[in-house]
Amino acid sequence: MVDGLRKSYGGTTAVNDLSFEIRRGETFALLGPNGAGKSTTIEILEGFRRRTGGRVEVLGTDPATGGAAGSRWRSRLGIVLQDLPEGGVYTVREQLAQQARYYPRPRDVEEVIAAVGLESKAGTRIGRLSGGQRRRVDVALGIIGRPELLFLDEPTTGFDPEARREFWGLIRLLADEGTTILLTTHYLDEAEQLADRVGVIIGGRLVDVGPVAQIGGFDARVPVVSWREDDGERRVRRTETPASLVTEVAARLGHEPRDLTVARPSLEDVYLDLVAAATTRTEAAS
Ligand SMILES: Nc1ncnc2c1ncn2[C@@H]1O[C@H](COP(=O)(O)OP(=O)(O)OP(=O)(O)O)[C@@H](O)[C@H]1O
Repeated sequence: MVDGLRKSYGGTTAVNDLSFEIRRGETFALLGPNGAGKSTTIEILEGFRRRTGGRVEVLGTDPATGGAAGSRWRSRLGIVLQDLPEGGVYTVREQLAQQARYYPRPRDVEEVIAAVGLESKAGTRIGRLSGGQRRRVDVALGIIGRPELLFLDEPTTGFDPEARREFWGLIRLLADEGTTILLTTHYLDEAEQLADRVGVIIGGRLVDVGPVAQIGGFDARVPVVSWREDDGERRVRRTETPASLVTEVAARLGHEPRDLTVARPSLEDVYLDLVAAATTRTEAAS
């Protein structure tokens, strides 16, 4: 639960009057452009940063007071930060076994290694892994403690497309087991695939929150039909009845419309519209 959260760094307000709630067992994605305040928010929820104002409760605890390292509260969280320290001298297996000791009910180390697809690298020093492989270790470290709530700050940056798909499968498994997940990502297809609900932060403010299909409002996902007229002019129409429109245009032209496309806007399209609208509002106000 986040209510009226505010965070300033000196004179800069990074997060401004943010309120949202994440329900137990849901996957929630926080979206927003670079510098929007996503990591600041997530790090406040993890107990790593102090807030300037507002109320925050995570698994029934205020992270500002319950967030000490080694606390029982912290052992219920899984954390994948945006930037983790370099791997160092331990192997993947050693690092995970070491981390597992901090938790009362850890997952099996070999099981986690397999879940993140690092079986062939289990005995390799983390410092020798590629960027994407190291990121998989980060994810493994985040889930080794069987967390009730998992924070994933841009977890798949550096993953190849296949690894990203495998990661989605892993997150779905965790969600099916009842894990609550808070995710930030710049991959809108990732949010669309994984999240039950998303929140969009722009300039430290929440501009929209809701189920993936409802972000941007009721009209945002209305299909878009585009085609080229005989004089070469490109036409674009939004309509709930695209088949009728295409039939009508084809009949009027007397042939197949040129360069015809019919598409339902994706979460990425809707998100980009939200960012553009917020930028226009900011420019108009200044
Ligand atoms: N330690 C800090 N000191 C001063 N300003 C900071 C600090 N950390 C973040 N900021 C500022 O706060 C704002 C929000 O940053 P934050 O890292 O939360 O954004 P983000 O949404 O996670 O961005 P990205 O998508 O690039 O990771 C930015 O303007 C950033 O410059």
